[in-house]
Amino acid sequence: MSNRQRQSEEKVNGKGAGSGERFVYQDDEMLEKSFDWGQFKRLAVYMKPYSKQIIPIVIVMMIVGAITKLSIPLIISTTIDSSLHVGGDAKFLFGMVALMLAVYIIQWLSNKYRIKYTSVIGQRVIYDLRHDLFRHIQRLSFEFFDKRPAGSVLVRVTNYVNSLQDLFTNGVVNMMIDCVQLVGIVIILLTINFKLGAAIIITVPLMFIVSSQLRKRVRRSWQTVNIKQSRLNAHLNECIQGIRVTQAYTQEKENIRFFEQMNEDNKQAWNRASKLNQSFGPIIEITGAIGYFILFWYGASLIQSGEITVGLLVAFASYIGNFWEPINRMVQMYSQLLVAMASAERIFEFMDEQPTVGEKENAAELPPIRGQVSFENIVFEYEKGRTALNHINVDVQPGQSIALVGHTGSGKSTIINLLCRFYDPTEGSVRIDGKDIRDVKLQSLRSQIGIVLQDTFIFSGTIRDNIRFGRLDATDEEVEAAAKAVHAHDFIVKLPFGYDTEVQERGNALSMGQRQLISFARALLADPAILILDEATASIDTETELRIQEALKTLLKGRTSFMVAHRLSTIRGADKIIVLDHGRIMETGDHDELMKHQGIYYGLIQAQYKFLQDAI
Ligand SMILES: Nc1ncnc2c1ncn2[C@@H]1O[C@H](COP(=O)(O)OP(=O)(O)OP(=O)(O)O)[C@@H](O)[C@H]1O
Repeated sequence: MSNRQRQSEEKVNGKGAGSGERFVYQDDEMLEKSFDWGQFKRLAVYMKPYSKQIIPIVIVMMIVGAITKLSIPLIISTTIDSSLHVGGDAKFLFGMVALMLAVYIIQWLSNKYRIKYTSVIGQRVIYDLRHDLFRHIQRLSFEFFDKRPAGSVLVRVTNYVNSLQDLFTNGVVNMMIDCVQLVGIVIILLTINFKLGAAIIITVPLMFIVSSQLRKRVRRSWQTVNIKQSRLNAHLNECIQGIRVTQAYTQEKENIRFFEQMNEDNKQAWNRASKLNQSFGPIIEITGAIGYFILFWYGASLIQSGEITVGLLVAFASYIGNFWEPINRMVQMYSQLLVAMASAERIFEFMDEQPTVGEKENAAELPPIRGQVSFENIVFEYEKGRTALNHINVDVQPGQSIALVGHTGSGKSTIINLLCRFYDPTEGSVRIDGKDIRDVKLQSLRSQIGIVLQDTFIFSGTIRDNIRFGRLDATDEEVEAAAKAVHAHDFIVKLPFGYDTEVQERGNALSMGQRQLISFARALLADPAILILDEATASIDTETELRIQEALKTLLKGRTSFMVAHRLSTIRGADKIIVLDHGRIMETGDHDELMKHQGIYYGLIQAQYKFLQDAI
């Protein structure tokens, strides 16, 4: 983990620190907020595409479901009062039973279709949200990723989006149903008998007062669960990525210990939250019991005085049963809703991030590059106050090959980063064929630059797919021709399925050198006007490198190229060698000139020569 990452993360209150200092992702703070309508409105925008077709169906189904549910106690009450006594009307009784059956069928159908359509909406909304988030993240600049561990980006696309899934598939609709049901019950209770209704409803505020404190604690505890889970995932991601280093340093036990601690923390947080959540049950049950007590005590006296019938008392009892159920659900949903809003806030926080390397509105297409490149008075800081490049002036003619040399951390890769516009200079400008690269479309710039890095990225897929990544419309013949030109063909055909051999993510089954040959082929296929080789031959053996040098001559022909190399033998033939030190250009010239000058370059060559001699 880099220092930069460490700076953005804090140690977790000594927890898990133990003997080996460990860091956990801390960027997700507890959000102490009440319900945030702003986030809700932004989320609601995702439902808009369905507002004309599916949502009206859901609303109709919801209303039908609520009406049918609410009508059943009334039917029962009417049946009791009119037919369930000596000499009762059998025909009427039969009619009421048939009606009840019909109502149940309608209720079942409306619920069935409501659930079906809400889950359709839920899935689509989550799909759209995840799609937008991923698209957005793809566009963000290097600076964004510098500040965040990959794991924490990952959990936003997975965990946080998932935590909204429930909200969209059931949550919102269920809450609306509960609201409709509650309002309906209140109206019916007050209409049937105002005094008895009011006496029962009076217990609701009592319950809210008692549970409001608990509600806050429940909310906080679910947030904690969310945060712990995200950290666990972020940590897991890093552990898997770094498994080789872990095993090489035999740190498995320590890793397991640390993971278990996080896992245990997570479990405890979940237990706490779930226990608190469960304590809502008794509160509601007690309030429910008070309601029933009032009903039977006060209701009985109303029956005795002839104000209500037995049927109505039964209806009341049934409504009270239906009354606490939605309240119970809503209280629980509310805390989940708050957690979902917190997730939404974090998702939108990413969505609101703008690429620091943006495209101007009137950005023009960069015409086919001739290859003239100039760095004009470049000053660059990754972080304020730490200068990585200082007053860099370089002028490169089309077709020239430029080598960047210097000690580690001297700024070589930073020059490349600015040329590809992964970052914008703090001062000065980079021009290609006289055009400031900030004024052109990013796609038109980067598509004309080929880059081969030391840490080549191989995607999961076949070898052929990986080479074709350079130019998606290349034919199989072109892919193979590119592989042949960089001497990759020989090893590829020896693989079990040749070009169709599947390689896993990062090309784990390939050697570093083989991965690099693939990325050479990828770059050649892309046929870029400017080619960048950043430590590209570092992992290739000397024999292959000699062959690659030959291939490179073809590869570099007619292109402006930039090479970063610690192995100085590879850059001997460069047209211009730029020697950097602490972000400044110290020397410029070709190999012979710089050797004559006997400065830093000469010193580096001498040191490498001595190293090789000592090795022999
Ligand atoms: N993403 C980053 N955020 C902050 N500082 C950075 C970042 N990348 C590089 N630096 C700093 O900028 C300076 C120049 O780094 P750069 O990677 O250009 O060096 P380099 O010459 O390519 O080194 P090497 O030969 O080791 O690859 C270093 O001090 C480095 O710590």
